[in-house]
Amino acid sequence: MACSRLSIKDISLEGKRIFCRVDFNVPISAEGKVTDDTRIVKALPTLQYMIAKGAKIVLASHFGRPKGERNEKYSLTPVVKRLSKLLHTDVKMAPDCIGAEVEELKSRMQPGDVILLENVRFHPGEEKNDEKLAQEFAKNIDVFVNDAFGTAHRSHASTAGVAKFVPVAVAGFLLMTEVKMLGEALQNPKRPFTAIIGGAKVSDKILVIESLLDRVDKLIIGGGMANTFLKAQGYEIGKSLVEDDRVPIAKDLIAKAKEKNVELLLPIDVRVAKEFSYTPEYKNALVEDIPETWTALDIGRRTIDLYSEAIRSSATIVWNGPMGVFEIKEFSVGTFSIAHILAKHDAFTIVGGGDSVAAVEQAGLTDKMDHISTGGGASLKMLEGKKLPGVEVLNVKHEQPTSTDFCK
Ligand SMILES: Nc1ncnc2c1ncn2[C@@H]1O[C@H](COP(=O)(O)OP(=O)(O)O)[C@@H](O)[C@H]1O
Ligand SMILES: O=C(OP(=O)(O)O)[C@H](O)COP(=O)(O)O
Ligand SMILES: [Mg+2]
Repeated sequence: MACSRLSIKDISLEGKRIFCRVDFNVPISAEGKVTDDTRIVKALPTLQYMIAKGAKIVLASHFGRPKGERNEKYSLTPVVKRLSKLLHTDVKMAPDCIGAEVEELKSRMQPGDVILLENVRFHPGEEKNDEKLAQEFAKNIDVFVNDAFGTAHRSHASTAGVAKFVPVAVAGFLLMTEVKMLGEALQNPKRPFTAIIGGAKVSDKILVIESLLDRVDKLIIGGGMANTFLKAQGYEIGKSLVEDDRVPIAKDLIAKAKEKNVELLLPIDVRVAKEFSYTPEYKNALVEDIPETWTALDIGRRTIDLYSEAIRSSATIVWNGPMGVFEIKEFSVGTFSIAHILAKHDAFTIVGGGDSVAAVEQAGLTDKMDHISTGGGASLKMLEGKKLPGVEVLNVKHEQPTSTDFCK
């Protein structure tokens, strides 16, 4: 299946200065170490190809959500170290993503040089898709390469806006592969088709669920996402992560799932902690018994059994979002159990999301999945059947697209 958007294979890159958007929003430990480099490794083919062609590569990424302000906690410095090692090249870290110093660095680049700009979200214009910032990114740039599948569902200055101000905008290999693989897998899934949604990005991802109800047969909810649904069911959830303003939506989704005959599975028990810590005091609780001052940080054993059964009777499964705070051993049981069940069961399985993929990698089960996607929110957008802004802005190839072409 050919993609209808231009890719780096379709244009000449020799000596060109490239603004390449990548998604290096990788898990980083409190000590500043990259704990999962999947997103960096998956970008290497594009980077190696551009280096081999003698391009001058300016890499841009966000990291976390620093809310438009400079904050060293969200610096990409830990990433540049890992990237240099993986690329066997000394990648220079720029002090910012725009400005005189950055322009100076850009102007001195030689063919094959790579620099990594500092976190684009240090500027408020990034998430607002501000044209001035996009123009700054495009300054002295010949080509925009988007290889940030994980952020392709965002219409931001570095993922979409910049395309308008460069001579040509094309896809990198990772973006192309992801769109093609997910497009094919999700077009006509074997049924029963099950989505498992968890994680912490509740306010965003809960909005996707309504359209998922038209696509899936079963919907399994875990992780932080589950608490908003538990509250909607009328349970007290103590100090658990919850989006109060999304509770009415969760209520509505519970009703809609019933109407549409979608089997909606919610936790029946959880693992709760007295407080959020790396040496937690914890216990299991039925959802009706969550203590007032405690926090639900994982699904419980009964819930794992319930979800396992639903997984075993599914033919296609898409999983985004961990079932608990798997970064802490005591709250990793739900996530790792689900990963093991998916690995054993022979349904077509897609796992997407920076953190979900890190969990599967930690469990040593990456090879047992059919597709590992670097995007959580982005793969859910595709599952909804929606277009990705980061793809839409790329130059169109002058050829007939096929009906399964998600790049359209
Ligand atoms: N019950 C919970 N309470 C708070 N955070 C949670 C809970 N369950 C999971 N999480 C957190 O969700 C985060 C991942 O969420 P998200 O970014 O949405 O997933 P992904 O990166 O796979 O798309 C993890 O860091 C995990 O610790
Ligand atoms: O980690 C990401 O998405 P994911 O957690 O859904 O996998 C992407 O880097 C997007 O980050 P954002 O949700 O802060 O825009
Ligand atoms: Mg994440």
